[in-house]
Amino acid sequence: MTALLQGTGLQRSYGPTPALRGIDLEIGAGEIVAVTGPSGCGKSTLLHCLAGILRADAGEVRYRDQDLGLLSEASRSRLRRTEFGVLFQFGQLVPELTAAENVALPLLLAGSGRREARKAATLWLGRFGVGDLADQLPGKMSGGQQQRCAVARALVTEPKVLFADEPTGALDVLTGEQVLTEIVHIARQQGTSVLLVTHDAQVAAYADREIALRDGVVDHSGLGLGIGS
Ligand SMILES: Nc1ncnc2c1ncn2[C@@H]1O[C@H](COP(=O)(O)OP(=O)(O)OP(=O)(O)O)[C@@H](O)[C@H]1O
Repeated sequence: MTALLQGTGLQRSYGPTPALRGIDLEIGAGEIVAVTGPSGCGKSTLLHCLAGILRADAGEVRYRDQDLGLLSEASRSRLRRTEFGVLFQFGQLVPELTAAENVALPLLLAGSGRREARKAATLWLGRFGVGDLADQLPGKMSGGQQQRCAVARALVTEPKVLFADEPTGALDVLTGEQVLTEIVHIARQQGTSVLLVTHDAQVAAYADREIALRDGVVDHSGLGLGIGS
């Protein structure tokens, strides 16, 4: 496997608290990798370092032939806008914007025209079964509907890598399974790699591979079940 994204020797502390103590991890193109482990083991910190949101204190993150640590803040932002999609536990939709405006936002930031962005937003909302909510504000939607909009927003730019941090953690089991199945389906269709952070073994079972952390290091790794593929 040729790695699309590769972290080597990653270390990161918050003041005196070590969160990552030397982690190696790679993700191939189109691969779905779950990062698991108990609360506080460093999962979110690892995701943030790999996505170029946080700088590691030591070690290297490479995306294709680029070393993220050597890029300027502007170049890293551009990379995040064009190549990466990010999805958090609580969708973090902009409350003042409608579903379609939220989903169109990453495209507008990347330079698309309004009409084109709106068209793509409507298409992506439809893919996640919430096309009829295009003009709805997030506050009027259920948690599952909001998260579907957030997934559409994370994928509308057709990123090469989706970073998903507990993407179904705030949803009931059934809705969570539906949303995960939809993410996996679209990721497979588009060849998007997914880094899926979760403490939940049921969620990790959707991945091709699982990497379990403990106290900031890799505890063990193995094949996932690839459910939904
Ligand atoms: N902003 C921060 N300031 C100080 N310490 C932090 C900060 N963020 C994380 N930590 C600490 O770093 C360690 C790793 O945290 P991290 O959030 O990466 O773990 P996690 O496995 O994602 O946890 P959870 O499953 O609870 O979200 C923990 O000890 C945590 O308390």
